[in-house]
Amino acid sequence: MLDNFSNSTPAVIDRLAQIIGRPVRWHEGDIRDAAALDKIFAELSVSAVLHFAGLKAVTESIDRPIDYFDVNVHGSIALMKAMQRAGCKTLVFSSSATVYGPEQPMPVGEGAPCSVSNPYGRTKLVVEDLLYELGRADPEWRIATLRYFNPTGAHPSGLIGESPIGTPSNLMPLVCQVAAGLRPCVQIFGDDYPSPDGTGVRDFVHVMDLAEGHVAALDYLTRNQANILVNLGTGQGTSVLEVIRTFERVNGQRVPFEVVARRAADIGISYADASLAWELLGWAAKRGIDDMCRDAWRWQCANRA
Ligand SMILES: O=c1ccn([C@@H]2O[C@H](COP(=O)(O)OP(=O)(O)O[C@H]3O[C@H](CO)[C@H](O)[C@H](O)[C@H]3O)[C@@H](O)[C@H]2O)c(=O)[nH]1
Repeated sequence: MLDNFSNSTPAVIDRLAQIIGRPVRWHEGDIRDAAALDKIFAELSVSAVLHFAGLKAVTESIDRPIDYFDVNVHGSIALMKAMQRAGCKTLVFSSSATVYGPEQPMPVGEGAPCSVSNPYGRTKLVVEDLLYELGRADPEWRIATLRYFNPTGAHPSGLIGESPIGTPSNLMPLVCQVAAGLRPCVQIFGDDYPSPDGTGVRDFVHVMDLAEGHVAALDYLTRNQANILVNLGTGQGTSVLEVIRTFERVNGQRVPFEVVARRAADIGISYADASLAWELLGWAAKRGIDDMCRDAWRWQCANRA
């Protein structure tokens, strides 16, 4: 179903630019532009919104809290208001496992207490709270809040992927850039965590699985007037060193690394209890870490930046 995305994405962006009368710059916070949103809702027959627009780097958010609250919170409010004006009340929202904070027993389920230590996570939690209240105030809203674990990989065509601005902060783009010779080595942030090899453990989930999770959530909302909150993860933890070793094996590339001190505010081990996604949405991740490494590298090779 998603295989044609690579062909249609540029056409969709061109069409949106045509409607709002200027280039689309979602990464600069276009989501706050009420007039642009109204034009889009007026022109297109929109029955539901998948809301991905937001800033997403934890470290950057500590230096730029105003921007993070402005784009992520103010932007989400602008979007919900525009949806309300247009009578469109079905929304899928991108949240993050970062809302669980440290010290949770793993796997972590949706009922675990939330605690956030950085502005990025706080913006996600604020919007989650708002959506909860919105659903209570107006039960016509159909809302799915999806807590992503660690999105990784790229479209298998090599045509859609992540293009980090400046130095990537996430592991896989860094691994790709090191393998491509653009950086000397990956710095592994700590090898003294309580994991089998001592390096941090995350629930890496293929972006194609995530995309299919959104389709499943949307499908659920078309059938149920509900306000749901669901983890999207594989339920499997993979260590940083395992990612590097897997990448080397499946792609036949060397990835030099060095172990350095832990990164401030990093949690050691994080992976999802993904059972609710299966129960409610019939969704479970189908792709593994081999696929993520292969597809991320294909994207890197096709876009050497
Ligand atoms: O150069 C690096 C980059 C990362 N890591 C390690 O790799 C793992 C993953 O780190 P990422 O930065 O890729 O991802 P995080 O788990 O820190 O954060 C990601 O997942 C969070 C949810 O858990 C939020 O959604 C956040 O926005 C998203 O970047 C961590 O153990 C980290 O210490 C390194 O060792 N070296």
